[in-house]
Amino acid sequence: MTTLESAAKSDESVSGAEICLDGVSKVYPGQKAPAVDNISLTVPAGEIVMFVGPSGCGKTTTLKMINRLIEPSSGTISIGGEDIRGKKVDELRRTIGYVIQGGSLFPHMSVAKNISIVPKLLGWDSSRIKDRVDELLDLVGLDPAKYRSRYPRELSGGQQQRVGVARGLAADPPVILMDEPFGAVDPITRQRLQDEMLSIQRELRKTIVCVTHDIDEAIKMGDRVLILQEGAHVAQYDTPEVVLSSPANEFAQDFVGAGSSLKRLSLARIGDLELKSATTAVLGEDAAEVKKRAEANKDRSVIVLDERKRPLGWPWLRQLKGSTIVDPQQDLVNLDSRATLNDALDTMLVSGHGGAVVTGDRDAYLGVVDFKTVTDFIEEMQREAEAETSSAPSADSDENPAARISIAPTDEELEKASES
Ligand SMILES: Nc1ncnc2c1ncn2[C@@H]1O[C@H](COP(=O)(O)OP(=O)(O)OP(=O)(O)O)[C@@H](O)[C@H]1O
Repeated sequence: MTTLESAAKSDESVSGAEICLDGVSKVYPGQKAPAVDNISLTVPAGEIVMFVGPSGCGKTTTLKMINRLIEPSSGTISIGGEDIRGKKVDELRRTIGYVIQGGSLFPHMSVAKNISIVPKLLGWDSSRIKDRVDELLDLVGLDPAKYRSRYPRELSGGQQQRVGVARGLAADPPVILMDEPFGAVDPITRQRLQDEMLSIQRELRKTIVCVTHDIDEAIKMGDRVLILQEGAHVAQYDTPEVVLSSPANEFAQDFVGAGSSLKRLSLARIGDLELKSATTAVLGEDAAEVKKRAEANKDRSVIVLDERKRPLGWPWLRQLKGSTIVDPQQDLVNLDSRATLNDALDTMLVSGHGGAVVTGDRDAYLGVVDFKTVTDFIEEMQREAEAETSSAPSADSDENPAARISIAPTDEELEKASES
């Protein structure tokens, strides 16, 4: 076992390795000013560190020096205590997953082939590769039977990105580098991908370094946030809580920007709230029994789960037509328990149920969160924030997220609305 591998195994639950940058600089040929000027940084094993900063500040250059896509002009980078110059570049890259915008899949290769590139290079046998592909597709929320033989052009942007993540994880690398991984998809898909990534990370505990231009994404995803200014000078490197509450300097303050009380919502997770239980039913169950159960619970709707407890839909009781429970074929937007309260508000606004279904590991059903629980929690947070900074003006209606949902509709009203 190499040092890198043993470092990765030292803590049972952490499979990542520490990354250290020591006085690292990069001067591109023909340029006077360094793109990266003497950065020193430690990324702890098993954490997600988000690099943010204005365009051209050196985020991508710093990231690409970690897998030697770009060679530093000076300084040392080590992973798991080993200087990365001690390894052949190809070998190094096989121990580092790399995920970029859009997934960057090879268009002429099937999904399975795209995912198996590194395992093949590592000489895995074909049955091990096949099992790994299926395991990873499952992990990123794609049904292996349906997707393994498809080509990238037959996938949506979000699905391509998921395959890109699966490919980055294929050989179980301790370190994963991500460059604007969710930049090319719509906001709802982006939120889902972020939640999925957080859920995967909860299981795998890799060391993840991720470049983004979006401070909200950085606050949501990062165990730590690195705010860079030109030349990759570190403006602040701290937890999201500290970055929001105590910006280190004017640059960090400007970068975090206005609306930081709204951003604080990104610190609170659905998992911090008390979930409600709802009536659930599994595929194939007797519909009359399910209706009876729902009525006893005073529920007008039921959450249909597949055999692995993953929610498929949330039909009203009157929509249960046959004698058994079938897949309601709804495009149900779930909330991962790591989703932020900000995400929750957005999801609830489109849900039509006055709440949202919350899922945990591997998308398994956990419970339901409703408007009132979220708005009460937000109001409590606002009160606490105002008490902390009693001199600061109270949040105006533009900034008060609770104001986005003024009165929570009743289930009856929602059911009526779903008919029209
Ligand atoms: N191959 C290159 N040759 C010369 N200069 C480069 C090269 N790549 C990047 N640069 C310059 O180095 C600086 C840092 O670029 P880098 O791509 O690392 O920034 P970034 O923070 O990732 O930017 P963005 O957010 O726009 O992607 C910029 O001034 C850029 O123009």
